[in-house]
Amino acid sequence: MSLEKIKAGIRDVPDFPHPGIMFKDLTTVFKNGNDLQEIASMLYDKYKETGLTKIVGIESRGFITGPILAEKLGVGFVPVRKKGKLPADTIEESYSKEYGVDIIQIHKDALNADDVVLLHDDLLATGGTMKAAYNLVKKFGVKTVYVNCLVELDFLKGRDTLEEANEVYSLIHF
Ligand SMILES: O=P(O)(O)OC[C@H]1O[C@H](OP(=O)(O)OP(=O)(O)O)[C@H](O)[C@@H]1O
Ligand SMILES: Nc1ncnc2[nH]cnc12
Repeated sequence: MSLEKIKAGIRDVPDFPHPGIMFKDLTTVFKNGNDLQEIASMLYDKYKETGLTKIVGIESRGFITGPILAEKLGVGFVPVRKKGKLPADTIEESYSKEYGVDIIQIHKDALNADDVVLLHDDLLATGGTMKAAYNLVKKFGVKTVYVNCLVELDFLKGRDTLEEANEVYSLIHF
């Protein structure tokens, strides 16, 4: 029920950042404390029994709810950042997304083979970003990778790129 309310609160911004893109703006949800608590609590219930050891959040919007959930679960938070932002040695992947191309990086010492990882972002569109992040995480030899987004744009079929993941779970679908 409250997920429907949260969904209704997401702002559509036409033609951002490029003509033809309907941007799903979650700042209208994040500014509401009750909505933020509701999201954190639903994700906590979903992942509390999975044995997660790390949440890997994707810059920049995965840095909003990722650390909130990490704190609630008592696990670590690892940033995946756009190229040139992380200070120590990194590995990287290039990718295409709904509105452009990019390169993401993760620190070489961020994870190890014993980690159980939740890859987290605000939104799954074509899946280009999440698949690139998945490829990075797999390079550490981790056995389990869960994928979570707050919002999934079903018509772009991003989850089809993530069939190898243990599970792809989104709270809200358009
Ligand atoms: O599924 P895809 O087609 O790859 O698109 C999804 C990605 O696009 C957005 O990030 P963006 O690159 O705009 O970066 P930002 O969060 O820093 O604004 C969004 O937060 C996802 O990370
Ligand atoms: N339509 C969209 N709205 C918000 N973020 C996005 N990232 C990729 N496509 C997006």
